[in-house]
Amino acid sequence: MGKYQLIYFNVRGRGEAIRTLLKDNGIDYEEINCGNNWQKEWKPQMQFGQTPALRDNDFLLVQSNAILRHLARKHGLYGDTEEEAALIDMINDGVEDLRSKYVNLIYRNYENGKDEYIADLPNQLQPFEKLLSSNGADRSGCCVGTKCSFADYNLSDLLDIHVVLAPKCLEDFPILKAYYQQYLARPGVLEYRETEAFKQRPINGNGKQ
Ligand SMILES: N[C@@H](CCC(=O)N[C@@H](CSC(=S)NCCc1ccccc1)C(=O)NCC(=O)O)C(=O)O
Repeated sequence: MGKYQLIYFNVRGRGEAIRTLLKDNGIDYEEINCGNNWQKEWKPQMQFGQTPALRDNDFLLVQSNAILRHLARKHGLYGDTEEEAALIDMINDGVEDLRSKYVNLIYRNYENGKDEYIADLPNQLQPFEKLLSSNGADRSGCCVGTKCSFADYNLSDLLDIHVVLAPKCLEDFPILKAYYQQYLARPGVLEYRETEAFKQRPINGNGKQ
């Protein structure tokens, strides 16, 4: 099998959970920055005219959550039972809901919407605090069961970008805070976050965070 290729812009955005999953699990991949010739060379190749995309040999997959699920199925990151897989899907869909709100704030309403978004953030984080409190995620670092899943990389990246936007946003959520610290302490995550590639990469494409 050839190496995976991750085709995305040089931003964290919808690619960072994928990158961190690959790095933390020792899965080799090639990073392709499509920003240089996006409109003419890359956009036409993409099924929805968007990126990120994962090339798996001759297989080209777009949609960030489909990419996460594809890698999870191939690399044992989708729980141990059907129920666990369903809960992982549920949490990942909840992550997508909040990520979509965040993307809208960053790209369409930052100046006028930031204060209101941050004021409402506790309401958005509370469901995750409650979900993770039921299975010891603060100690295991896993949102479902006892093995990390693709949803952990997506949820942890979501928490990461919100801690940048609102540094105190986890102060009233001890489970989420401990879970996030567990993620940051994972050897593979720690090593990746110390690389220049990670440190120099902007969170979003418009310089807002
Ligand atoms: N549902 C998709 C969404 C993918 C997506 O929005 N990709 C953006 C980049 S990722 C992202 S979060 N972009 C932020 C919003 C944005 C959209 C379009 C241009 C610039 C910024 C993109 O390809 N933009 C270029 C284009 O559409 O021509 C997914 O989850 O992968």
